Amino acid sequence: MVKKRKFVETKSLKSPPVEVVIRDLTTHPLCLHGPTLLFSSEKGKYYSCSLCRNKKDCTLRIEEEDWKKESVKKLNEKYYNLIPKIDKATLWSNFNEVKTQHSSNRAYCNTCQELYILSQSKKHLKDHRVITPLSDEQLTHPSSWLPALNDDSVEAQYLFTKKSVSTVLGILKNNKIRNILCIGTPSIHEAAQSSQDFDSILLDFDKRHAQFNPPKKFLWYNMFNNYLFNGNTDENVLKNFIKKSREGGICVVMDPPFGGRVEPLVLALREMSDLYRKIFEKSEVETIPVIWAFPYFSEPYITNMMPEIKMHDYQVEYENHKKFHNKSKGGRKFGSPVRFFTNLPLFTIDMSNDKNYKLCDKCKYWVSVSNNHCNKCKECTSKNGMTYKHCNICKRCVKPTFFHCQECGRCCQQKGHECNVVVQSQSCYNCQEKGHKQSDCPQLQGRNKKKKRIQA
Ligand SMILES: C[S@@+](CC[C@H](N)C(=O)[O-])C[C@H]1O[C@@H](n2cnc3c(N)ncnc32)[C@H](O)[C@@H]1O
Ligand SMILES: [Zn+2]
Ligand SMILES: [Zn+2]
Ligand SMILES: [Zn+2]
Ligand SMILES: [Zn+2]
Ligand SMILES: [Zn+2]
Ligand SMILES: [Zn+2]
Repeated sequence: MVKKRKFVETKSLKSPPVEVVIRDLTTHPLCLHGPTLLFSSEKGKYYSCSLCRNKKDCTLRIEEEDWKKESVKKLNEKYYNLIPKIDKATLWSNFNEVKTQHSSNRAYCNTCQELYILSQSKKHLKDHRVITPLSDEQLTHPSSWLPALNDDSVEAQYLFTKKSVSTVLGILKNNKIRNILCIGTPSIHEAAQSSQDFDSILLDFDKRHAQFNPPKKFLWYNMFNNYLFNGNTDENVLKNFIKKSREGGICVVMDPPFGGRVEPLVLALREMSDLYRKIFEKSEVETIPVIWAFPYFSEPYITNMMPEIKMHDYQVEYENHKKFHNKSKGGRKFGSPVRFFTNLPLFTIDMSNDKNYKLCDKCKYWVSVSNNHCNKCKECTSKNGMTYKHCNICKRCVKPTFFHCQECGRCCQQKGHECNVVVQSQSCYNCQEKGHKQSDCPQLQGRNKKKKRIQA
């Protein structure tokens, strides 16, 4: 007799799954953050903000059916004029004026988000948070002292440690790449700008960077809809930067907010790749070189949509994220969950001077010392920093906290295991549906790579 499975509600599953429909966004309604995304839920399809994960921050929502109405389209046209732009030339000339001053006369008001000459402005009142003096080094490395915007539902700014920055630059050097398209990676941009070996351009939603960069070095950008706020002017800057990389190669280095959805990021990478191919007349299949920092548990989503991208075992460390520090510094027990996903050869991520890594002579790239090469799976199987063990019945490696349950006929999390209970939060990695795992996902049987569901 086949036993019926019970489903257990868990607190961690906040809302039913919502799917992002991946397609060209140019015909979509606009909000203040550029073109919206089309979401599909059990209740139907609707357009909503690409950027604000907390819908209170951007309330626009248009049902798919309503978008066919002329009156709704007309109403949405106002956004053409409402979407903000920045006057980068003025900001840059302000920067140069401030720079002529002695460091003690340079100031940044965090309340007004403004760089200014201390002796020339009275508008920054006592209760404003003013940062002064500002050294030359600080002017060229604003991300090291600008207060981080830690709103996890918008910017989610977490900075790489110096070691992570130098690991990225090392990978690029090993690949003989000199030009970096920094998407949401100001610390890589700043390191590249002060190095002889690299050139870079920063694409970020944090427009404070426009106050510290020449107009051609910072593009105000939303990576969730691949939208440049300053329009054609900045599109040309981007094209010219890519064109210039004919000599010295190019790589996207991107570090999106961790709660961000994979589908729109993949779409942005595909559109970037289209541009790259058009400029260099490359083959249809070629994806722009990329190093993408993202949590290891996103691996199934990323590699399903972009099989050319592989996850490396290096644990990316962050300065201001307690949990994402190295374990030796009292962070998360098994280190940072963030990894690099890349289409560059994995062996070019050289960890030879870090004792936390070893060279796997079978995989032929550096892996965490705690990762074991499984001769049955034919790979170093750990994803999360623990040493995985092979289950001969499931024919795969599993976390050490799993055991093979005869009753359930598969490996299950040991803690709190109840036979034949499928915990909702442990539902399929790919489609979030209850009752099956990713390996049995019906969506992946007939692999529709363009349209996927991911965690809500
Ligand atoms: C997790 S932090 C990465 C910072 C990086 N580790 C560094 O050290 O330079 C996320 C970055 O993406 C930017 N960001 C957040 N949402 C964005 C969006 N929708 N489009 C572009 N950039 C965004 C943030 O301002 C921030 O710089
Ligand atoms: Zn919006
Ligand atoms: Zn002020
Ligand atoms: Zn191996
Ligand atoms: Zn194995
Ligand atoms: Zn098993
Ligand atoms: Zn069981």
